[in-house]
Amino acid sequence: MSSAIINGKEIGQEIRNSVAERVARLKEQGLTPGLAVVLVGDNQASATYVRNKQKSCEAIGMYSELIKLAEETTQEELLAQIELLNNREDIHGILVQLPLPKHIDEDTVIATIDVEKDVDGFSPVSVGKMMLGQETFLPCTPFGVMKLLEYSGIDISGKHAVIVGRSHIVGKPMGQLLLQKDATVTYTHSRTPDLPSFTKQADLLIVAIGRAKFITKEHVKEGAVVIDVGMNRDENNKLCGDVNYSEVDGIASHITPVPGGVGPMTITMLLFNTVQAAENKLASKVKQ
Ligand SMILES: Nc1nc2c(c(=O)[nH]1)N[C@@H](CN(C=O)c1ccc(C(=O)N[C@@H](CCC(=O)O)C(=O)O)cc1)CN2
Ligand SMILES: [Mg+2]
Repeated sequence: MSSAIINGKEIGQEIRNSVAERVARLKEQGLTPGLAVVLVGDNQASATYVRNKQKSCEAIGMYSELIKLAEETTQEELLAQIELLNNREDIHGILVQLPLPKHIDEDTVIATIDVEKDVDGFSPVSVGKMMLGQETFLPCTPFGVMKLLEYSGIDISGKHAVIVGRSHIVGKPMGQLLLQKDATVTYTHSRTPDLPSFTKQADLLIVAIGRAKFITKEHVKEGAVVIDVGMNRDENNKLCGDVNYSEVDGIASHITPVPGGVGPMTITMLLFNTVQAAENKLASKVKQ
């Protein structure tokens, strides 16, 4: 029997509909949520993601503004742009599309974003708050995975979650969010010896290693839930994940496809965080 497909497009759309209702309520109160997207350089994939982010904002009635800067932009110029956005009343969320050109230090740039507008949840303060379980913006991709599990009725408490990959934006925060829901979490990565001995123990296997079709049937326990965060091109230039879908299909109880699984949730949760930022702003105005 085939594994049940966790459909990120459908779940994402359901969440976007509820975010659209929150946008409409804010507009009735005279506030239009605004997102600023900063794109530096000529990375084609980044340009596509940014376009999709803007289109998605418009589709639910949010304001979005693209700040497009040349590849040669200096770090100081970029930091100055972010300071301007930090001080704007009509902008509630700011994101800097990654990766940045090599001559710019990503950590310094991200740390400059006002934490109240950090809708990517990447700044050190946001990450620290997340680690402490305090209210903050959660990074969109792992937050999206949590929503996929919730909407699919998958219990996390007491489960063994194995994460493959340890990036700042996916692997590391993913483990923390699952830990907060009482999973037992194991982190694995490219230097983990005998990877299948770990992944085979997973009730919940989250893969974000960035290698096409890397996880095969040897890595997966019967009945595991498999979440594929990867996005790669295969030998025929076709989009594929980090999981060899056709091999794992039928072994896993549930699986996310690529495309159409985790990917659409990243932008959905960005919209979710941006409307939250605008609601927070309104609440703080009312208090004053
Ligand atoms: N500032 C940020 N930069 C980057 C982030 C991020 O969350 N914030 N994540 C990635 C890129 N990314 C969003 O920026 C992103 C990647 C993929 C998708 C997506 O919807 N994928 C689709 C397939 C798309 C296609 O057909 O090419 C899917 O999986 O179904 C959305 C957003 C790095 N940079
Ligand atoms: Mg750099």
